[in-house]
Amino acid sequence: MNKAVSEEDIKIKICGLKRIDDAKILNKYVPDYAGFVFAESKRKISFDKAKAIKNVLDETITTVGVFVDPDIEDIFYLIKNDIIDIIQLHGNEDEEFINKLKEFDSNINIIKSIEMNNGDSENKHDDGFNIKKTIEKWENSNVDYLLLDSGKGSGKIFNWELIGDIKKIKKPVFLAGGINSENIKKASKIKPFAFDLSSGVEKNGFKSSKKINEVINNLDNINKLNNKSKNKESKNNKSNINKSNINKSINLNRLDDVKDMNNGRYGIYGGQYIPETLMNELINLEEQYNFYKNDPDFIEELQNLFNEYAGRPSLLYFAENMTNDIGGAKIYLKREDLNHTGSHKINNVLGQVLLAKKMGKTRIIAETGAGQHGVATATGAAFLDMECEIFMGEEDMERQALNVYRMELLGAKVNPVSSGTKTLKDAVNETMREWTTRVHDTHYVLGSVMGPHPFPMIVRDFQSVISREIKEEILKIEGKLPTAIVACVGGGSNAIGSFFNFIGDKGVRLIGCEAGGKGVDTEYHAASITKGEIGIFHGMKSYFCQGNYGQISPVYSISAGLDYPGIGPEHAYLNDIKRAEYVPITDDEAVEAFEYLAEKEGIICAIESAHAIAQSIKIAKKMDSDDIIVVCLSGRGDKDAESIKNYKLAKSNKSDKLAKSSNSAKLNKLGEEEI
Ligand SMILES: O=C(O)c1ccccc1NCC(=O)[C@H](O)[C@H](O)COP(=O)(O)O
Repeated sequence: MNKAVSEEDIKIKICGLKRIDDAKILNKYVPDYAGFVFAESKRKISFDKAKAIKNVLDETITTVGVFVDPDIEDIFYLIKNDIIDIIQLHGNEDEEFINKLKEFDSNINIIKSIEMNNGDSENKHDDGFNIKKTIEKWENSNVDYLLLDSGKGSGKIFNWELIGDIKKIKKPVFLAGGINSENIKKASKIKPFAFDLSSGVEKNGFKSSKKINEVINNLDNINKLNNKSKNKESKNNKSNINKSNINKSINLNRLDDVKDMNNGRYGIYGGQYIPETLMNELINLEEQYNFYKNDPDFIEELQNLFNEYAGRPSLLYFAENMTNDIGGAKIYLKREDLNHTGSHKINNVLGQVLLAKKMGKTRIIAETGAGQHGVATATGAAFLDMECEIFMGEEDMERQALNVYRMELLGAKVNPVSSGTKTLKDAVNETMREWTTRVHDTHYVLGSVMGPHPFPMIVRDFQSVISREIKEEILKIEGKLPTAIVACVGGGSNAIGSFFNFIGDKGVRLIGCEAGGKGVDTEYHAASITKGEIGIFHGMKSYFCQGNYGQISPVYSISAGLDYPGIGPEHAYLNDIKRAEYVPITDDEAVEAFEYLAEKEGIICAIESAHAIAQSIKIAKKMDSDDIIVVCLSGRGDKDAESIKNYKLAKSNKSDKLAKSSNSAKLNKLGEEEI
């Protein structure tokens, strides 16, 4: 979400951070303030711990030190060492104390807490008169904000009527005491400057990602409603970027720009068109996923796997030679090819295998076409110690014998699929069938943003690390968002991963490159959006290449990775609402781009990714030098080198018989499945 933050928005403070994990949670949701409790309390933390948390915390979040009658030297220490930005006082600190703080640093802001019902003798307010006097005293003092609270992180609400008309209070007011996602809407009617929450966003004594997410979502909606006219989406991303907006858009659950992306439906697409026997397992999967995606331990474990095992973050590489050669926009490459196992596939695999393990499953199954998703799945299963079986069309097994060996080497059993055309779509059917027979101990690691809900959502979320990193990296390097993101599309997992965190940034063009094969006016392509029609297949409603009677057509692409007859439902929806553009790229254009990238940048990319390179070359020329294109280089191309050599040879000998029959075309397919 790329929300324009208004001065009039009600701010939010999350108090009582105790763990590094809490900082990581806050970084996802980016509240305005974060509080460290230094007073005696179950939430008390040491100065060192606060420093460590602050080091991890997003720097746009203002840190607040919370004290009860502290030693003033402690506060000086915390300010000098940049551990806290603001002071919050809950004890009997007097005006002399406040003045000393201001003398030390006149810019430091101070929040003074007023206990509205349960305070010590001086602050005991059983009647409105005493409250009024206390508020009067502090609004005429040197403090900057008042905090109206029921106690000290007590989790109890006080009688809000005691506040009276908040507009008459001369200082901005933080409202605290038992605020949570359920009562925040009602509390917002009081119109405080900020909400201050601790107990209401805790579970078992720790800050809960789920509760923080809910409360911040609710507050965003409240702010939007209160402040509609000032909260409009930025039309021009270059003029309206600030760091806090950007971080908020990272959050997977807050894409309220794309409202229809809910409950397994993306507009009319998606759904769960599956046999009843699988329904319970899909419901179970969705419930478990919704729990674990908010679980700090799961998030931390997955992040560690990404960083320590898969080699993330992947490089955002400035293709300077290409840029200079083409002229026009600057071209950056998101180097997913450098990940362990050589493609973006590992992002989804690690997420799903870890999830399966948490769900108590002991066995993993997956489909594969050319073998790349199979190899990635076998890798994840080996590393996380799970039994693994891969389903692969007989024809693909023959063409990709080396990948079959790789999977076996990694401990997986590879099952040949002899039905249908003995290729990828048949492998999906067979894996689905197998799953129905053994859901109790088995998880199906689907390889793309396709299939029945919740797979398109789960795979997208795990792949969205790509756009999260692109956003962070490009802002660091260029200080602005890109003009366009370009990615190849089969089923669409690398593309949705690259697009996801930019969907709310309307100024960023999102371009998916479909397999145009021998041309979309021939029979030999796999351009499901350009040429397909709405249908239902593999458990989802989307665009599919179909015959006159709705039968799924055989499709063709030089790249086996893009050779899938459909597209993920979220892409179908993004196409319909015109948020993303989908263009066909022919085999010849892709091969040319494959060679061009190798020559100019010394990078041999997957033939799938070369489709995106081809499109970036086309559009870069027409752009200005201050435009930026980021291309997702979804995989490495060693696997394709020999086949492309043969393809070229066949062409130059004018002996290319590929176009003559879909069968012979299939025999010449290359690469890695992207579906
Ligand atoms: O949270 C504590 O344990 C605490 C101890 C001593 C002084 C202040 C303390 N907390 C302050 C806060 O967490 C907030 O300002 C506010 O009280 C939160 O209230 P609630 O949401 O009811 O926990």
